[in-house]
Amino acid sequence: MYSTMLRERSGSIWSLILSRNMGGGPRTFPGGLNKWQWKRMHEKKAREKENKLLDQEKQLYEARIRSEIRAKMLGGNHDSNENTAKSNQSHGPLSPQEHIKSLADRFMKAGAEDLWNEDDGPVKKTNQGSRLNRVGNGGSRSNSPIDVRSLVGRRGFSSMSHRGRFKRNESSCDEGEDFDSKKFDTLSPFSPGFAGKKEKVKSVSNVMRNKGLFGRRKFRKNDSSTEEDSEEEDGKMNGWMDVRRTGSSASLGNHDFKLIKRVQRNVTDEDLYPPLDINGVRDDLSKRKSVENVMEVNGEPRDSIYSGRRFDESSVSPLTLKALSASGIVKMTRVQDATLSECFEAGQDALVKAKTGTGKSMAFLLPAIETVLKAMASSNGVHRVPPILVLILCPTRELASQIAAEGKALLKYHDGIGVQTLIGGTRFKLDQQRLQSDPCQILIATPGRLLDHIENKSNITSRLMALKLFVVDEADLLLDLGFRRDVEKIIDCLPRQRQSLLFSATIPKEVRRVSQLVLKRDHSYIDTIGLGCVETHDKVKQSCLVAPHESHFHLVPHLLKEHINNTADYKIIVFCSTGMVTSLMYTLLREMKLNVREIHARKPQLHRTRVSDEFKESKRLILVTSDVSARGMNYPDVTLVIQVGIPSDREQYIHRLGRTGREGKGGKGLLLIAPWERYFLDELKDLPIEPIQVPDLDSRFKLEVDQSMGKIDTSIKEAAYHAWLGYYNSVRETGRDKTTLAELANRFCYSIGLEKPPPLFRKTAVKMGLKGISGIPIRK
Ligand SMILES: Nc1ncnc2c1ncn2[C@@H]1O[C@H](COP(=O)(O)OP(=O)(O)OP(=O)(O)O)[C@@H](O)[C@H]1O
Repeated sequence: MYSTMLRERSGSIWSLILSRNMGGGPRTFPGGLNKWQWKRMHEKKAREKENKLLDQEKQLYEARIRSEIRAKMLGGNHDSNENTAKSNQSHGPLSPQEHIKSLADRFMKAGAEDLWNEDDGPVKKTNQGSRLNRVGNGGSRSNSPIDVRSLVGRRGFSSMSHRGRFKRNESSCDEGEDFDSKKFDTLSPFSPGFAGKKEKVKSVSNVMRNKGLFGRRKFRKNDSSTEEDSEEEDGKMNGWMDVRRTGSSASLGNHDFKLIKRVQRNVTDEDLYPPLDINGVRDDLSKRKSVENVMEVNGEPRDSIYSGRRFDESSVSPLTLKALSASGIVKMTRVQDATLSECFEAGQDALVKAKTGTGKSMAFLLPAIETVLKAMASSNGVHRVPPILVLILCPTRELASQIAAEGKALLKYHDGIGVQTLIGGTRFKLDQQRLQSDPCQILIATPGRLLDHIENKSNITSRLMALKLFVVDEADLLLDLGFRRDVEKIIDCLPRQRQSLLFSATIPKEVRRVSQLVLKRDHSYIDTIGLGCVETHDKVKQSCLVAPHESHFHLVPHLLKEHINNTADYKIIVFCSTGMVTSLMYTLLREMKLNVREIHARKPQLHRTRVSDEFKESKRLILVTSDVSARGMNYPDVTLVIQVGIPSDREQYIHRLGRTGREGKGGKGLLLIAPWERYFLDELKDLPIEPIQVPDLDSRFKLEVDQSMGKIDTSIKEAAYHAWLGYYNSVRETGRDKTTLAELANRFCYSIGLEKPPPLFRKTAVKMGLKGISGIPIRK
């Protein structure tokens, strides 16, 4: 009896610990670890796992290339059954295709999915120069690595994220391939769907093991050596030796392809596998992929943002459907289809990745509304102030307002469901009054302001206790160091029994790891972009212009005028690195009589909202802005995005560029950088960016720019210089050599018409590590 009680008691303690583990921020973890020790332990485990998987990946990759070369050399055709049979004969028990498939099956392990795109492996070695160079040289596709999925079928590959391995080759975007069965690319290593897949993989492995296919050990001389090494067998004589070539360690024991060959000792891999054949194989494969790319899936072209399913085929409530059709929205985009099935119908936590402008906001707003309806239907209490059932966090004020507006439009025909925003730049007291007088079930907030409310003990904390759904939009940014603390504090105030969804167009590996702070362990990972596909839109033409920094203030007006002359309904966004540089660029363009507006963090909120709304509605307008407009902002029909100077990282480049080419439309993007910023192009080498020539500017135009620059107040220029210095000081590559940074800053200073660099406050210089650096004057 006592032992039963004890068991029950310990069981309930464990379930308490586990249930606390599900959400964010439990205070006690198994083993008496605190939250941070627990987190660090998991991060360490993840690193170890990643290294192991990378190793396996490398081996698999090399084995794959070897198989393809063999098949090619023997004239094999992967597709034809006839030839498969033929190659079976010549290769022993497995054809190259089956071989690769088996390798891939074995490689389908939980957590392996985002490791497929690292820059390594034999294909990389044969690539000469970066993607940019290749494009410049005619952009031959023959250098594109091969998409293994097209060889091995689809099991589990679709949701793997990518960071460069399967580089630019949109033709490999076969995300819709398995739409017949599932209609979207989703794979959680822990989800029931994946379990099924894993079962399948497992059962294949078991069959093989039963057949003795995995009896690798007895064929190996040394267990610790990897199978990809050539194993030297006995029989060395007179400079000749028997070389037994086996597959990778991810291969199939003695049924893996093995070739016992008598070769001269100094024969290299290259002699055995001439590079010419690799190119031939690649050519064949890329031709096949470009044919696959135009195929239709569910009546939608493969590169379409739509899934082919309609909203009325889903479980969206009739009143929401009415609002959707009133806005002319009938078909689901892929991310909406995926999210509705996986997150609303199945109630899973999820990390969702989809390209910019493909309707992510609606993808979380629809489940949000359905969650509220469901909770309201099941609740019998009448609340004077209703609990907050859905909390949506996003990084900027404009984005919060935009999401709120979209939510309100979807709730047009629903009674009694309210949406509110809590954003900075408004009066705190007014927020409190608004929350009381106009209660809501859906709250959209920026982290800082929400935290102010939580810490100021307004009744928001108690209202959040009934939360059902927590959404983080632009999750990679909000889980990045700058915001993470605030987000963690907010999570600590949320009930652990809730559903959480994270959304972004870019999800780097680090974010996948820290996503565990918010998501349950058995969350889904939904990636509608797909392995090997670029994160930017095919219809957006990207180019890069490398020109001395001194010429940037001349080039921007020139590029704008050129675009305006060629585009009747132009709508342009110019991104600058900081608010003060934005202000200088805006003032210059205004002086040059261009139709221009500015938004940055230094502007009052009222101005920001007014300009943002105006730009949404307008055509023939230029918006000069800092990164406050980089994420999530939906300005329809932007025709050109210019990024002046390097963005903070690759993700920011993609989000800024994503302001054009929305809803499947076309657009243009141009990155303008100085020669010393070229290193950044390495981060974008898998994107289809074309280098363009520096245009010749006539002297009259230059004079016009100089005269306009001359009219600008010195204080604006000085502020821009300081901000520029601060920004590049914070960029790792430029910030570490302070002397060079000071020189570059001085060049920038002269290019904007300042005679000498304005002095820094001593305190600022010390903080920035610039005190005592020559060329950096300090204020007396
Ligand atoms: N199913 C749909 N059919 C037609 N238009 C849609 C659909 N879903 C969303 N849209 C429209 O697409 C536009 C872009 O949507 P949204 O801003 O949600 O994109 P996003 O994926 O969140 O972009 P970002 O990554 O930049 O945040 C909006 O104007 C939205 O109204």
